[in-house]
Amino acid sequence: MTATTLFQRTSGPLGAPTLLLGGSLGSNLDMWRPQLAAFGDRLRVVRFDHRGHGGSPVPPGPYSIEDLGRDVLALLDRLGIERASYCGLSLGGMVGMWMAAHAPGRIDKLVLICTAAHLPPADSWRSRAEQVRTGGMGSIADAVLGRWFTPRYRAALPARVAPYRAMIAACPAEGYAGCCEAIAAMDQLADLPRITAPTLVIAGADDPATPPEHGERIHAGIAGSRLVVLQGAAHLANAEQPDAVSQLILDHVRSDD
Ligand SMILES: O=C(O)CC1=CCC(=O)O1
Repeated sequence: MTATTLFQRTSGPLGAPTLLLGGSLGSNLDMWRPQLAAFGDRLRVVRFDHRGHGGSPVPPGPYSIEDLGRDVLALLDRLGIERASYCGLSLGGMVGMWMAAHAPGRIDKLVLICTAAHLPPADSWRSRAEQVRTGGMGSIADAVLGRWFTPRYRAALPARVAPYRAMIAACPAEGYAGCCEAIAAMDQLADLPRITAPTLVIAGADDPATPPEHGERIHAGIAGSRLVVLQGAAHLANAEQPDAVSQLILDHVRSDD
C-alpha cells in the first residue's frame, strides 16, 4: 500500500524537541491552534492532516489505522526526522498507538487524548460512513459538534465553537468515511502491552464519544502510563481546556523519563 503524502505545517525552533500532532476525525491541523502559543519556542511542532482530511490528498476509502500510521512514518522520513514525540487526539491517538506499537524506534514520548484502542459497534461507524457518502458532511456536523464540546461551553461561547462546525463541514466526505471504516475495523487492545514509549493518557470526564473508560483501558494496557481525567471537557479537550492540556503535554514531552 502506497503512503499518502500528508499536508503538514511545522513551527518552533530547530533544535527544540519535536512533537507531532495528529487530530480528530473530521478535523484539520487548525484544531491544535489552542496549543500553539503555549508551545511557542519550547517545541518544534509538526501538525499534520490525516489522509482524507484538510489539505491532504483524499484516496478512495476504506482506510485502515495501519494506512494512516504508515502515512505518518512516511512524513517523518520526508522531513528527515528519525524519532519524535507524538500527541494524538481521538483518531490521532489511534494512529499514535499503532505507531508506538509497530515502529517503537520512531516514537519518543506518547500522549493519547480522548481516544480508544477499540471503539465498537463497528456497524455504527459503517453507517456513519454511508451517511456522509450519501448526505454529505452537513448531515452530521451538528451531531459531531455535540460530542466535541460540552453543552455548557457551546451555550457560553458560540463564537468560539462556530469555526469547529465549519471545520467539520469542510472535511471531504470520502476522507471522513474512509477513516470511519478504519475505526470500525480497529482493535488495538492486544497491541497495547507492546508500547514502551512513556505514555500520558488524557480523558475528558464529559466525553460522550470516547468516555473515560476507554482511557482507563489504554492506561491498564500500557505499562508505566499515567492517566489524567479532565473535568469540564468533552471530546475536543484540547480546545475546551487548552491551558490544562497544553501544560500536561509540555510537562510530559519535556520530562526526563
Ligand atoms: O464521534 C465522533 O465524532 C468523535 C470521534 C470518535 C473518533 C474520532 O476521531 O472522533
